[in-house]
Amino acid sequence: MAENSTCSSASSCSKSSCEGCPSKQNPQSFLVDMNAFSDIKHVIGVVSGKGGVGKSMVTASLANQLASRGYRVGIMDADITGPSIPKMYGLHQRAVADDQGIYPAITDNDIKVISINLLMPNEESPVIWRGPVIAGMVKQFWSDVIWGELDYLLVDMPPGTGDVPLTVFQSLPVEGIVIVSSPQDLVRMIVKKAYNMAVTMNIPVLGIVENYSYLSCPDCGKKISVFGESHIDEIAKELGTQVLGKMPIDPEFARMADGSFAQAVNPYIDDAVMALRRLK
Ligand SMILES: Nc1ncnc2c1ncn2[C@@H]1O[C@H](COP(=O)(O)OP(=O)(O)OP(=O)(O)O)[C@@H](O)[C@H]1O
Repeated sequence: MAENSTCSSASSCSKSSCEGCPSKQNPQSFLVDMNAFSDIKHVIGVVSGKGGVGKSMVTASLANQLASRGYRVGIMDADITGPSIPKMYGLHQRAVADDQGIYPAITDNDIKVISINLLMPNEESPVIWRGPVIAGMVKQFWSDVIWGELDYLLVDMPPGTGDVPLTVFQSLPVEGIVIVSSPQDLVRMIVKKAYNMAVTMNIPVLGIVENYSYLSCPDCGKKISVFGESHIDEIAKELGTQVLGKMPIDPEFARMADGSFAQAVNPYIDDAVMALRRLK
């Protein structure tokens, strides 16, 4: 086919004149091949606009609920500089590797886990790496880890909209994300940043889980809004997405997150679990 005559300069291009033009370039795919010994049905990202909102807590709670229903589940701890998943499950051993790849650790409730903490000689050593090296590590968690057959791989992202979320969204076939937030003033802007990043990268947003929504008074049961009134319902409505759970501050969660999280049952995220189970 002859080159489109209207394509002589960039300023003469339009959507219609570019259709069918041999010079038209399709968007480049940055997807990385998964390990030859992995077969994963659904990859789900758990993200937050800022740190400390309970992203790892939600990731591990979702994993537990899915595993207890018989699904095969893995957690990729993509929070390279602040990994917390192994500690939550009391995993302190080193991951084993051979010519075929790296084998994830397995929790007491049969969830496969990979994290930088399972690869470091000492889990207290800090990771002092620049962004591209960290991003490369996350890609290796996909290409080099032998996940085997999984129904769900949950990716616990670092907070914010930086290098790692960008790498995960570009390199892995992420089917959807769950946004975790807290009921604070800044939340509207922060949730929207996380939401808009996903939309920009064509990743569906499954919904929002609010953490630290309230504290139940141990004496009278009254709900105390420690971080102020929640606006998450109206924010979700504005964004055209749904609230998938409101988790209270629960000292029992905090205790179990110190090594025995395999036994934790989080009854506040059933809608999030349903949203994942509905994926085809
Ligand atoms: N609902 C809750 N009730 C009690 N403690 C909680 C709750 N949610 C989270 N925590 C505790 O708060 C701390 C921070 O939670 P978590 O590590 O899940 O946050 P994060 O968003 O993943 O943090 P980071 O920014 O480091 O990625 C942890 O010690 C966790 O056990």
